[in-house]
Amino acid sequence: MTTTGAGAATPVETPTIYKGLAGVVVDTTAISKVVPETNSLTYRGYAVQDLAEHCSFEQVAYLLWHGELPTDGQLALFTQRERASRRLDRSTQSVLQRIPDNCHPMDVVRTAISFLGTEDPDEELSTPEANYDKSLRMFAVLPTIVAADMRRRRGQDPIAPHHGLGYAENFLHMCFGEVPDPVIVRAFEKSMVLYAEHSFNASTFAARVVTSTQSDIYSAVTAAIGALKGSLHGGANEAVMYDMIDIDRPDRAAQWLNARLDADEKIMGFGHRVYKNGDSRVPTMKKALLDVANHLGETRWCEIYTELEAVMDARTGIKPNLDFPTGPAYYLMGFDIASFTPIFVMSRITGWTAHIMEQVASNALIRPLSQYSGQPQRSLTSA
Ligand SMILES: CC(=O)SCCNC(=O)CCNC(=O)[C@H](O)C(C)(C)COP(=O)(O)OP(=O)(O)OC[C@H]1O[C@@H](n2cnc3c(N)ncnc32)[C@H](O)[C@@H]1OP(=O)(O)O
Ligand SMILES: O=C([O-])CC(=O)C(=O)O
Repeated sequence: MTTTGAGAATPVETPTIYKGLAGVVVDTTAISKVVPETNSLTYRGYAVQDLAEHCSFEQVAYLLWHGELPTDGQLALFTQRERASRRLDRSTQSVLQRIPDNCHPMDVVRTAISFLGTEDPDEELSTPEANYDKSLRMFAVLPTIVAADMRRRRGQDPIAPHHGLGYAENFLHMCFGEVPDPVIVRAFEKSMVLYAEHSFNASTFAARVVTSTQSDIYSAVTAAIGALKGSLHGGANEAVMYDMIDIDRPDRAAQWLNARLDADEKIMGFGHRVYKNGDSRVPTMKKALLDVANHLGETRWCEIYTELEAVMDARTGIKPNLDFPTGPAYYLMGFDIASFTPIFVMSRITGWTAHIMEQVASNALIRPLSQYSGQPQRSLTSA
């Protein structure tokens, strides 16, 4: 479009502005594909629903990083390395113990990753091998950090990683001192698979922006954690549960929701930048939530879920996103609400680092343009 600015001698191009980069395709990726029209999400070509049903989280992490599912031998080697890297060293432990426990647990996770970077003598090294090693280390140690922080806030001592347990069982054991029923373990593991990767979402894009300047992987992950913390992104899984607790009873849900919509408030856990007709991951996670609720005989949150979903759909047509079923599922599993988004980090570290490695392999500095909307140029002497 061409306009003539006031007083301008020549025509000025007015660029189209894509606020929030909505609808803008900024690069290619071979890691995952989101097709909102068909409600489909694939990781490296595999449907996420199939991966959640049939694969362990370790297999999915391997797939995201390597592009292929592991053979039995590759998986054995991979899990061996993961299990050997779970422990937190003393210096990281002592840094984390000094963080005030009234801060948000996402601040702890962000600080921990940043500190891991300071301890890595090869922090700046970004060869594929070095970045893979660092990714695997962050993947392995994050559950230890999240579980220890949750227990510290409860006044409990940390529980050391159990090398005989798989990823999901080990995390639950470090949180609660026991491995829960397989129904809970599988539901938790499915949430890990579903949260792992989602193309150019805000936190992944933040990681890619940092990587594009040739900064290090810890800096990129630290930025991604900061982006995920916000309630329009990963922070929504916590907000959903605080809202459900506020609602308290299914018969209060409709009135609660209508009052929020009348006040023009956003309802957490609903809506999505890409999916406009429902999030591809929700049916799988909703089923996992129902499995947990039925197993525990506690259906109140599912009833509130159903009410909110129906009233929201009738009034706005806006559907739940993945954070909506995951919030109550994590609550029923026994996690503290403030740890829900750090648990999301434990999963998304796989997607973030896959994208960081992809960005390194085919880098271009990410630097969009803006249209200036401030004061016209003026002279200091006339002020
Ligand atoms: C894993 C994840 O990160 S999933 C996302 C988690 N985030 C949330 O659940 C937070 C709540 N949801 C939202 O705020 C939004 O749906 C977002 C940020 C996720 C996506 O939003 P965008 O693509 O930018 O759409 P936008 O916010 O412009 O919404 C479009 C319209 O739908 C409305 N809308 C979208 N989501 C919601 C919602 N959750 N509650 C109420 N209205 C909503 C907006 O008010 C807007 O209406 P308008 O056109 O009349 O102004
Ligand atoms: O894709 C997005 O914008 C947000 C999301 O669902 C995710 O990161 O999983």
